[in-house]
Amino acid sequence: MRQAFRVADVRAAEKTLMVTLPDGTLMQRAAAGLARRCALLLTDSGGVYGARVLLLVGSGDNGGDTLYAGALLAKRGAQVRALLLQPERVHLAGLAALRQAGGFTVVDLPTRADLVLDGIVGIGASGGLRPPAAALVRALGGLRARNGERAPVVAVDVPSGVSVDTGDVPGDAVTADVTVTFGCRKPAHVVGPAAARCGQVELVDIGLGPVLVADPAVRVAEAADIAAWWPVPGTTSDKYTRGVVGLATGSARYPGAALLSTSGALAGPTGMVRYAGSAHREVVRAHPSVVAAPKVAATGRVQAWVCGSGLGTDDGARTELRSVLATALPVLLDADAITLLVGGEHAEHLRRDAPLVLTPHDGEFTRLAGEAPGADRMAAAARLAVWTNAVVLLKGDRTIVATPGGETWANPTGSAVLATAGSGDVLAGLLGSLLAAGLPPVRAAVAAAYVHGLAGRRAALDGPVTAPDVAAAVRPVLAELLG
Ligand SMILES: NC(=O)C1=CN([C@@H]2O[C@H](COP(=O)(O)OP(=O)(O)OC[C@H]3O[C@@H](n4cnc5c(N)ncnc54)[C@H](O)[C@@H]3O)[C@@H](O)[C@H]2O)[C@@H](O)CC1
Repeated sequence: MRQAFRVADVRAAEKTLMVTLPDGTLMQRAAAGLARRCALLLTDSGGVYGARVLLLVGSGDNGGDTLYAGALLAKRGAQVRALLLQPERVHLAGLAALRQAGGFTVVDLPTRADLVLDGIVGIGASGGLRPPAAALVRALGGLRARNGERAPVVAVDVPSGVSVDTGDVPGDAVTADVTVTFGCRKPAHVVGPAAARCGQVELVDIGLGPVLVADPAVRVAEAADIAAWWPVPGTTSDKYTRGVVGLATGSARYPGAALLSTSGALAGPTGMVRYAGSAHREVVRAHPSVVAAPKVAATGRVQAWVCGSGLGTDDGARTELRSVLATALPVLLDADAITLLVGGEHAEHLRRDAPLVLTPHDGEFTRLAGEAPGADRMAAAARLAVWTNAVVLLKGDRTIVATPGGETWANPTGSAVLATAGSGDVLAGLLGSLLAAGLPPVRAAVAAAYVHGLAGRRAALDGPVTAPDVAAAVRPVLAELLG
C-alpha cells in the first residue's frame, strides 16, 4: 500500500526532522535524489555531458532544490541554464552553487532544452499559478530536445499549478514526464486531474518516514494488497461457504444491466449468484449457473445484495430497494437505487448495522449530496460517507473510496475506456461478490475498483471497449494478479 500525506503534516514532520539536522541537509538530500533521476533520464536520451538543461526557478525552497540539482548536473558536464521567476527572491545559496558549478541564468525561454526542471512552485503553492508563471508554463510546449521531440519535463516535488492537497488543477499547470517528490507522496500525486499531470512519480527518501506520524490523507492499493485480500476457495469450501451474492438489478426497460451486473458478479469470488428481478429469464438463458427469481422476496439466502443498476425508479423498484435495505446483510446501492435515496425516503434504513456501499458517478453524487463533488473529490466523498454512514465509491479517472470513519483510498488503475455504458453495472456485480465473500466493505470497494480498472485496460488492448469486454477481461486479470 502506498500513502500520501497532506502538506501540513509533511511540514510538521520536516520541522521535527530539521531540529536534529544541520541546516540545509534536507534540501541537499532532495537535490541529490532529483539530480540522480535527471541524470538517468539524460543518459537514456544521449548522455548528461553536453545536454542542455533548463531550470525554471521560483522564489521558494522548491526553486532551491532545483538550483542545487542543476549544480550537480553542471558538475557532470551538462549545460545548465536557470530562468528565475523572481530574481530578487531567489534562493541565494542555491544560485551561488549553480554558478560555481558553471551554470548561469537566462532571462528568456530558449528554444532548445534536452531536459526541463520545473521548480516554479512546490508544496508552498497557494491558488492557481500567477500570470507570469502561467505564461511560462504555456510556452513550455514549444521547447524541443536534441532528438527533435518535445523537451521532457521533470517536476520538482509536484507539477507547478496543481493543488497539492486536493489534486485539483485550477488553471495552467505543468504536465510532467516524471515527478520527483521528497519524503512522501502528496495527494496531488494520486488523486484528481493533478495525478495525470505527474507522469511517473519517483519518491526520494529524505529521512521523513520515522517522523511522519499523521494519518495519511489518502491510500493507494498495490497489486500485492489486492492479491492478499482476494478471497480464494480452500479445500473445504463449498458454493455456500464461498458466499452467495444477490442481485436486484435490471428491469423490463433495462435487461442489459441485469446481464452485466451478473457477468461482474460471476467473475468475482462467490460460489453462487442469485438474481432477483424482471430479467430473470434472460439472465438464466445467458448464465445457466445463476439461480433466478422475479423478486427479492422470492430469492433464497444470500450474504450480500447489489441493488440498483437498471432497476428503474418506479414503485416496484422502491419495494425491491426496501426489501434489500431491510435485511441485516451488506448492501451495495448503485445507479437507480442511489436516485431512489434522494429526498430521504429511505433515510431510516441508512443507519443500519450491516455495511452499506454506495457507488455513485458524479451525477448520482450530485443528486444525493445536493451539490457536485467539486474540486476536492476526496473531501466530497468523505462528507457523503459520513452523511450516509456508507462506504462511498465515487467513480472517476482516479476513483475515490471513502469510509464513514475517515479513511480514503484512490484507485490507480482507472482508464478512460471505462467511461462506457454498463461498465458501472459490471463493477457493482464484482464488488457485490466480494462483499458476499466476506471482504470488509472498504477492501471490497478498493479491490473491485482496482481489478475493474485493470480489466478495462486489458480489454482496450483488443480495440474499442464495451462493458461485456470489461466483464470478460476480469478473469484473465485475476489469473495474472493471483498468480
Ligand atoms: N521544508 C523542507 O524541509 C524541505 C522542502 N523542500 C522543498 O521545498 C518546497 C517547499 O518550499 P517553500 O515552502 O519555500 O514553498 P515553494 O517553493 O513551494 O513555494 C513558495 C514560493 O512560491 C511562490 N508562490 C506561491 N504560490 C504561487 C503561485 N500560485 N504562483 C506562483 N508562485 C507562487 C511564493 O511567492 C513563494 O515564494 C518543497 O516543495 C520542496 O521542493 C525540499 O528541499 C525538502 C525539504
